[in-house]
Amino acid sequence: MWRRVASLSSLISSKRSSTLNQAAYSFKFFESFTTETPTQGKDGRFFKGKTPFITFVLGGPGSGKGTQCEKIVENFGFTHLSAGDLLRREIISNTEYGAKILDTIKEGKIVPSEVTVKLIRKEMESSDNYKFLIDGFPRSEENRIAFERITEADPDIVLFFDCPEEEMVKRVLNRNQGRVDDNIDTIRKRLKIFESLNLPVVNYYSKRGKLYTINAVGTADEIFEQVRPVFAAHEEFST
Ligand SMILES: Nc1ncnc2c1ncn2[C@@H]1O[C@H](COP(=O)(O)OP(=O)(O)OP(=O)(O)O)[C@@H](O)[C@H]1O
Ligand SMILES: Nc1ccn([C@H]2C[C@H](O)[C@@H](COP(=O)(O)O)O2)c(=O)n1
Ligand SMILES: [Mg+2]
Repeated sequence: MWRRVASLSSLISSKRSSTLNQAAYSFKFFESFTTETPTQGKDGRFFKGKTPFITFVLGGPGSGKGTQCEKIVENFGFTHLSAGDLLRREIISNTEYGAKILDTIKEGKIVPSEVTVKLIRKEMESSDNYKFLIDGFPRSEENRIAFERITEADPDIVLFFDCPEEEMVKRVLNRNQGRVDDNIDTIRKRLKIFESLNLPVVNYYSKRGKLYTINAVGTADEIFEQVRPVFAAHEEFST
């Protein structure tokens, strides 16, 4: 597994232009977005006196993040925050940034971090829970750094669903939920962005000893049996 991540991440330099394009794109689109100052201290004062327990859930498009998050919620009482779902909700609600978010998602690109972090933080602050699964985030080093800066929080656990590309493509094309990005052209773009921007984040947390790599091939139940021990090790999460 480690060899696979290393070899995929070696692709990153050859994908440098895609990274630079994404950065320029983000800057142009959301130039006017105001910078947030940190409001949530490490003492977790927005979480009814409890320090938040944060799990980032990473993996390529269709690797099964959402499916496994549902099982973690049922078994361990977490609150599931899918960055993609929060962004799609902005599109449906036709908010200030809805149209730009829609264009970005159609293109398989990443929405500027300030927007996504603000949505995640709002959900965390209004929740009664202190255990969060943040699914599909951080998608890039820029996402990660913005989250640290704006929330002053760090993940306790990072799950990475490792899935072969052909399996991810098959699953996404069979998903049938009417998502604008579930078509072969956008999937190809999302896979490129995943390799160039998301794998560096995976490597970052691996080096810090926070990464749990899950083999995402098999039935959803089989995969969950790899996930379960990660949370079962924390007695307080038994519901
Ligand atoms: N282990 C599995 N085997 C076969 N199909 C699966 C498995 N896990 C999930 N699926 C199906 O694959 C599709 C994608 O799964 P899911 O939505 O959980 O992926 P995701 O990682 O959240 O994708 P995205 O990043 O695009 O949101 C869904 O239709 C889901 O029902
Ligand atoms: N951190 C994120 C998460 C998601 N997006 C956008 C771009 C993705 O292709 C799309 C769908 O996300 P998913 O439901 O597949 O997790 O949402 C983003 O820009 N930044
Ligand atoms: Mg999902």
